[in-house]
Formats: sequence, C-alpha cells, structure tokens
Amino acid sequence: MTDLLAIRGLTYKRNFKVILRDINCHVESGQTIGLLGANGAGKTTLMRLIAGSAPHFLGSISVDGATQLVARKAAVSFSEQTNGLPLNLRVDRAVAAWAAWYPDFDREQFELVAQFMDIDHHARLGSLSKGNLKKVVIALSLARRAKLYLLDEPFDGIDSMTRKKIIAAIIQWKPFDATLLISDHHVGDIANILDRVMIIEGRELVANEEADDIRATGKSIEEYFEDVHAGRVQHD
Ligand SMILES: Nc1ncnc2c1ncn2[C@@H]1O[C@H](COP(=O)(O)OP(=O)(O)OP(=O)(O)O)[C@@H](O)[C@H]1O
Repeated sequence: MTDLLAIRGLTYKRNFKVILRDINCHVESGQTIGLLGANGAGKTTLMRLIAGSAPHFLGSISVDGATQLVARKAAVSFSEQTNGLPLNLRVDRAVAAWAAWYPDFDREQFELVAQFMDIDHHARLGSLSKGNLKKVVIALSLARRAKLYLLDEPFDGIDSMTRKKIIAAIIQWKPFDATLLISDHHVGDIANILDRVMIIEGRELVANEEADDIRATGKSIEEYFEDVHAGRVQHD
C-alpha cells in the first residue's frame, strides 16, 4: 500500500489563535479512518485544510502525491462542498450541477446509491429533512471517483435506521483503493468499519492507531477514545 495522504508539520491559525498545531501523519490508500475528537477539537478544520478550502497554513499536505491546491482539490471529495448548493435546487438539478463541476462524477454510481437510500430526485434540497439531506450529501460525495473521501459528521442528528443505511452505502460503494476519512464524536456508529483511528485533542493529533491494535488490547474503539480524552492513554 502507498501513502495516499501525508501531512507534515501542519499548523493552522485563525485570528491569531492556534486551531491545529504540528500535525504529522501518513495514511495508506484503501483505509477507512475515524477522525475523532470532542466538539471544537478541529476535525472540520483539518478536513478543510486537506480539501484545500483553507489555503493558508504552515507545513505541507499531500494527497496522492499532490501538494498544490488545484491538484489536491481534484483528488478529494469533501462532503462540505455541497454546502454551496442553493436550497431551492431540486435533487436532480444538484446532480446535474455536480456532473458539470466534477469530471470524476459518476451518475450511474449516484443512481445506485440514491436508489439504495431512497432519495427523492424531485425534492428541493431545502424541503428535505436533515436526515434525507445528509443522504443526498453522502450520495453526491461517494459518486465522485476520488482518491480521498472526507465525510464530516455524516451521522449528526440522524436516526439509527438512516445511520445504518448510510454506513451500508459507505461500505458498499467506497472504491477498494480509495481512502475514507470520517469525522464523528459518536464513535459507536462507525467503530466496526474503521481500519485506523485518529484523535485530535488540545489542538494536536494525539493518537493515530491501527483499529485492530486497539481491539487487540480488549478495548472497544469507543473506550479507547474515552481513555485518550480523559488522559488515561500516554502518547508521544
Ligand atoms: N473562522 C474561524 N475563526 C476563528 N476560530 C475558528 C474559525 N473556525 C473554527 N474556529 C475554531 O476552531 C476550533 C476547531 O473548530 P472545528 O469546527 O474544526 O472543530 P470540530 O472538531 O469540527 O468541532 P465539532 O465536532 O463541534 O463540529 C474551534 O475552537 C472553533 O471555534
């Protein structure tokens, strides 16, 4: 396996405040990674930096070997990119817009995911419930043929049946060699599908572990996260 994502010495400030400090990590292709952290830890900010939506930082970020903003943006499908879609747009128009904007958008893939998640193509985005809008966001994000998928809290405010559907869609449609980074603070939902766990705490990346190494200690991913959060796990 090769490094799909490499971050070196990443420090990011906003309004003179350090949001992330000296983040270093390497991620292989094909992995599903849980990016965990309490509210305000910096998960969304890290995703924005990786996706190229926050351009000014110290250090380097490379996705599939690309460090330049345009190449990085092309390699990453980030769920937050859908935030720019007007709420009066119908789902089928949003799909057309995605197909026009992203050359790697695969309509057939979208239709498969949409059918699986019962997405209504004629509904306007603004008329959808929170859960149904999340489904559209996930389907649009997964339908790009990207190297790296960044899903920012895909289960926030979602009922358990819908969560299960979204997780099943993720497992079924993630390309084998693509890497998926999912941020969450409810670890339980995604624990079983994770290959790797990263935890941000106190503005730093304090854990970056193989999920199986954690499981081998007899702890669940959730218990491990709680231990790190409570300072019960020593890190370098
Ligand atoms: N534009 C901004 N200006 C100043 N500070 C910001 C800005 N955006 C985010 N922050 C701060 O950066 C920190 C990290 O925020 P971020 O949204 O990345 O956290 P998060 O881990 O995604 O949180 P949550 O789980 O609540 O979504 C927070 O302290 C937040 O207040």
